[in-house]
Amino acid sequence: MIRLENVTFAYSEETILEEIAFTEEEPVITGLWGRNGSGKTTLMKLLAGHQKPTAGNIEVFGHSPFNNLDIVKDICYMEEDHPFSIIWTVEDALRFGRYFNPNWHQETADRLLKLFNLPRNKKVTKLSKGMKTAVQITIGLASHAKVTILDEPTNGLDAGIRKKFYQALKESYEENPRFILLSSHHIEEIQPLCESLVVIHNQKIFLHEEMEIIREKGFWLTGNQEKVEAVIKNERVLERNTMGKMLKVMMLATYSKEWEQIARENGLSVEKAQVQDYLLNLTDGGVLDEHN
Ligand SMILES: Nc1ncnc2c1ncn2[C@@H]1O[C@H](COP(=O)(O)OP(=O)(O)OP(=O)(O)O)[C@@H](O)[C@H]1O
Repeated sequence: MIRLENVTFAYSEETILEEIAFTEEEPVITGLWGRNGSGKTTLMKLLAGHQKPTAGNIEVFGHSPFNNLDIVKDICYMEEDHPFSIIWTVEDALRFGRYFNPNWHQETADRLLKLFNLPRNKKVTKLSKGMKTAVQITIGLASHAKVTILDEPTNGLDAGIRKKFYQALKESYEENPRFILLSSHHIEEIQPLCESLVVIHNQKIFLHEEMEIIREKGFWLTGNQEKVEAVIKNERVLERNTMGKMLKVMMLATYSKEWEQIARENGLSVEKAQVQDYLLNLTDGGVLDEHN
């Protein structure tokens, strides 16, 4: 379905992505996470055929998507701040979606317009930031495109609308399984929806793993400093916080029954770390080197 081999992308002197490799053969919802400026949007643009790699191969259904209308019709890429025409109403924007996406599903579009309370006749440029994002989500999900790419689809959405979006995304995927790639800084909220996660860091794919596995990684151990130090002697630690005689550490290891038992035997508390905190520590240069 999607194949990237040794893909490098550079702007004149600056290399943004270097020798990226990544394959998805089956329909899946994949989250894309990385620090600001790590290259998430660049990767999405390459996949959508909006940019040409400096080196390497990108294949979508066996063909390069760049300047390839035959392939691009199966890709719906909704940018973070999609450049809708200033004269378009919401209805016009949907018409644009219908025109460019041969698998367009009008029922989904109508359902989402109602769900997000979007006024059909209002100009898109006159909508609030969150409402504009909701228009982008509506087009992205109603496209039923075999490859659906949503850049920061939660941008500007309040908590209530975000919840509605997560539900709509789940329903849309169940109705029509396909490759959906979504980037978000709200990894904690999108992680229940994602079956896999790609993390970009230092121009590379730092991690590409099933979400189920990532969720179990990283946990906090807290308790008497000496006891904690003894237990973590040969372990890799991602973060340390000292509070008087207490020490709280985030472990790199996978949360397990064995660790629960070790904690119990040493009078320590053990608690799963949030995916967001785990990833932040993992991509925080030097933390691992400094303490291990
Ligand atoms: N047109 C451009 N010319 C030169 N450099 C660019 C251009 N567009 C993006 N970049 C640079 O490419 C890098 C990656 O940008 P990109 O937008 O892909 O990151 P991102 O991970 O999506 O960031 P964010 O999370 O902040 O949205 C950044 O350093 C950015 O400054």
